Amino acid sequence: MNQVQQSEEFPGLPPFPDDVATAPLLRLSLEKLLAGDAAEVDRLFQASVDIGFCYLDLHDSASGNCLLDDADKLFQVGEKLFELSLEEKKKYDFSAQNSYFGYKAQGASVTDKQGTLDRHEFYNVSKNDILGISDSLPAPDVLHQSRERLASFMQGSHAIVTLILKLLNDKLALPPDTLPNLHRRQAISGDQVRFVKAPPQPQDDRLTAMGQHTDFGSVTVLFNRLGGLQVLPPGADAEWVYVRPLPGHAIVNLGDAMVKFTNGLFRSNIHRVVSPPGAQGDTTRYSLVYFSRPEDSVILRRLEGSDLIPQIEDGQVEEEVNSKDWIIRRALGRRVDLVDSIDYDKASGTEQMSRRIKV
Ligand SMILES: O=C(O)CCC(=O)C(=O)O
Ligand SMILES: [Fe+2]
Repeated sequence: MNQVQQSEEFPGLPPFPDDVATAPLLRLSLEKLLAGDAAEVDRLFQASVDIGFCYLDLHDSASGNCLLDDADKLFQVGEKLFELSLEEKKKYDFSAQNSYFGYKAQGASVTDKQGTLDRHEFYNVSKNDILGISDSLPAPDVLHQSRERLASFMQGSHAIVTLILKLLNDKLALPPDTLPNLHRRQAISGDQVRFVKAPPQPQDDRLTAMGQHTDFGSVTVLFNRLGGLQVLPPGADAEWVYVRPLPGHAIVNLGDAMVKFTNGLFRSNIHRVVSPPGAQGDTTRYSLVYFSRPEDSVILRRLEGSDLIPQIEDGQVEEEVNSKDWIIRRALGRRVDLVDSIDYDKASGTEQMSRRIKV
C-alpha cells in the first residue's frame, strides 16, 4: 500500500485523535479511475451503493495535483473572505431574492426540529458566474481577485464529477453519457463552490455546527483539514462516526439527485458537522466544497434505460420537481430570516431512504 508513505497529518494543525470512531471509507485512486481500472471502478460503484461516501486520492495524477494546489490557495482565500466584517459579508446574502448563491451568516439556519441555530458561516460562489455562463453577482474584492483560481478549481472539480458520472453511468449500463449530459459544464445549474468556517466552540457548550442533512445535488467534492464531519451509517442502530480528513485526498459523496435518478440504488449518506474532536476542538475549522447539481431544468426522477435501477413500485409516487426548485426548497427552507414558521420536514431530502430502515 503506497498510502503508508503519505503523511496522515496536516502540518500546523493539531492531530486528529486516534481514539474516536471513524468511518471505514474506501480510498479510491483518481489515477486508476482515469485509466478505467476495472477493479477501481467496481469499488466506486460499491461505495455508491453501500455508503455514498469515499476518499479520492488526488496525489497520484497530474490533474489531481492541480486540484490540490487550487484547493490550498482557496483555503487561504476563504480565511481572508471570512475576516471581512459581518456588515460587509451580509451585503452578499441574496437569499431574500430566492437565490442560494452568496453569504449565509452564523445562526441563520436551524439544525434540528427544535429550532437550534447553526454555528457556522458559509459563502456559495456560483459556477455560472465564474465560468461566464451567467451575469456576475456582486462579490467582495477578495473573491473578484480570485476568479481565475475559482475557475480553475471549478473546472478541475467538474472534471472529476464528470468522470465519476461517466463511470457510474457505464456500470449501470445506461445509454452512453446519460448522466454526464444532465450535468454539462456550460449549462445553467446550481453548481457552486462553498467556503465554510466554523469557529471553536466553548468547551462547555458544544453543539452541532451544521445540522444533519443529505447533500441536495449529484456529486460533492469536499476538502477537509480538521475533523468534525460525521456520517451516520445505514441501519436503525447506527451511531455517528467521524470522517478522518486525509492530506492529498478529497472526500467525495453522492447527493439526493443520484438517489432519485437510481430510485434508491445509490445512497446519499446523512452527515453533519460537529466540533472537531480532541485537541482540534480549539481550532477554527475551514472547509472547501464543490457541489455539482443537475442542470436547473432537469426533473429529479428515475432514469430509464438500466435494468439495475429498481422499478417504481406500485403506490410509489415520484414528485415532479426540477433541480433548481429542489435545491431552493431544501436550501432556504430552514433559514430563520426567510421563513416565519419553519416546516423542518418540508425542507428534507432523501434522508429517510438513506437510513435504509425497513418499515
Ligand atoms: O464542512 C464539511 O466538512 C461538510 C460541509 C457540508 O456537509 C455541506 O456544506 O453540505
Ligand atoms: Fe453536506
